Amino acid sequence: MLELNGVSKSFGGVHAVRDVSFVLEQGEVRGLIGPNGAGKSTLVNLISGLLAPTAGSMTLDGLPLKGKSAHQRARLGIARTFQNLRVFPSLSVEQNIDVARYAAGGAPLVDAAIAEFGLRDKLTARANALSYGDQRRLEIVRGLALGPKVLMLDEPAAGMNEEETAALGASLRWVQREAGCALFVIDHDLKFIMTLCDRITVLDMGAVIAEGSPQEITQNPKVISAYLGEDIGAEA
Ligand SMILES: Nc1ncnc2c1ncn2[C@@H]1O[C@H](COP(=O)(O)OP(=O)(O)OP(=O)(O)O)[C@@H](O)[C@H]1O
Repeated sequence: MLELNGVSKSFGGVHAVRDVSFVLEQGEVRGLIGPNGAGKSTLVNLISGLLAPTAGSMTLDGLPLKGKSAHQRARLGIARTFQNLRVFPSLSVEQNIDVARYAAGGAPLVDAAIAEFGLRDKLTARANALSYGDQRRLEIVRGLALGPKVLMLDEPAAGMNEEETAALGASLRWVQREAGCALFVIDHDLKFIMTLCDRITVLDMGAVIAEGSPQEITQNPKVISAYLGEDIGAEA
């Protein structure tokens, strides 16, 4: 349903994303991994409309995304969270969620998501009084409140301990089951990605070097060499 065809982005002489093509199916949980500077955040920024590609095209359910702003894409069903948190700091948890909920005309699953992500007792707290993990979970619930077709998560497990990361993985599986939206997840925690995702796309120097199941990815020689020095098999 989300299709990328030959998408590229250059910043001056830096080819951040090179000729990327793939299809993200409805309800799929897809991981996006790659070494630092591989182009992961740039790719998410291109899909969400914060950046315009230098070349290539994208469609959502067959509808071309070219020329559509980030705001319009959010309305069409492309939601995201950010590597650097972007909650409204002085609004309460509930107000943060409501901003998205009303923009989307009300998403039925939001109350259940609030409970699933452990925010029910924190609805009146100011967002900037929350722990880092809770702010990350709030961003996810806010994304879900848009009723998305695709929810892109930029490093959702960053700063979380092992226990929190495992709980996050279980909650994201809940999202996939209940909301039926596709998840597109960037993270440096390979164990988290390998356990969570059905399929994984690997970027290196802007280009897709591999795509497949977690098992295929850990055995792929190109991936192993891109992650030289890291035992990705042992992480899975
Ligand atoms: N606005 C920009 N202007 C110039 N260069 C940029 C810009 N944004 C990204 N880049 C460059 O594009 C390349 C890809 O960066 P990007 O942040 O997408 O990688 P990443 O895989 O998300 O990295 P990380 O894992 O460290 O977050 C890098 O070389 C980066 O320096």
